[in-house]
Amino acid sequence: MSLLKVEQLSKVYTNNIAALQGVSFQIERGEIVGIVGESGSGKSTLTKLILGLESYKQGCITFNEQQIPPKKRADVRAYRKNIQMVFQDTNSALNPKLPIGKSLLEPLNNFTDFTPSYLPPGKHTNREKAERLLEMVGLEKVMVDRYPDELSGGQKQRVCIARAISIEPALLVCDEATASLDVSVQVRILELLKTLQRNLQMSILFISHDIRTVTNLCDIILVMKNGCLVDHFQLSDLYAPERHSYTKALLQAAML
Ligand SMILES: Nc1ncnc2c1ncn2[C@@H]1O[C@H](COP(=O)(O)OP(=O)(O)OP(=O)(O)O)[C@@H](O)[C@H]1O
Repeated sequence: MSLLKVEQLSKVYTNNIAALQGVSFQIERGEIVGIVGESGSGKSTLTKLILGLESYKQGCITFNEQQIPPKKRADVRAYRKNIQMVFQDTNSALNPKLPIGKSLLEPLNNFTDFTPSYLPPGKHTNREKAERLLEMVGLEKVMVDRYPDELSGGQKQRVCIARAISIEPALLVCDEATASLDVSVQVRILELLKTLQRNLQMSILFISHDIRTVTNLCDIILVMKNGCLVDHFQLSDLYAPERHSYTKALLQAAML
């Protein structure tokens, strides 16, 4: 049983732009899947459909064997605990007026009957929970009382990752999550995602315009162009002769 199954998904916006055309793929439990494509290829549209933020008329998205409703903003509570997001723009993701400790605990406070496996048995104060989450993403406990503008871009992204994994989602969707970070910080964030994926046994859908980043992290790679999925392969087949000409062009442009 696949965790996420996207079947023949198409999306035409009201301006008649076909942002997705018959896209099909699936993600199994524990897999790290990357989607790479240039600007306008339909990556954000696909993310929005998976999150139930945009409507769709053709195709089907199933998560944990439940259909993600085709109408936007339908009742998504049933599956939203299990799909969490990390975005590129950490500044709009974190409330500047809230200390990190408070921002971190927002999802956990929405799911009060959920007991995270990363906390030892017993009762925990909010500070203890936040400190444990900071530790899991390699940040010091003192960050609990800091505000977003006192953190670097990489530290803010770690906080966003900690918040997203706090409720142990089955799927973490990262949309250009490392795009605005320095290359050395990007590498460390990718390492963190690999460690968290192993420790928490979650799946990751990593969306990026950068094939270099995707090949650093993902086991399975999907290539999008003009709303279509043009290639789909295991990382070990990255240089196989049957790669699509567009994949080869992306590799060449990235000097890989
Ligand atoms: N709300 C919208 N209304 C109309 N057209 C849209 C809308 N959102 C996206 N599009 C169009 O759909 C196509 C795919 O856009 P999308 O944002 O999904 O691509 P993308 O690969 O995420 O690009 P980027 O990396 O630049 O964000 C583009 O042609 C875009 O102009």
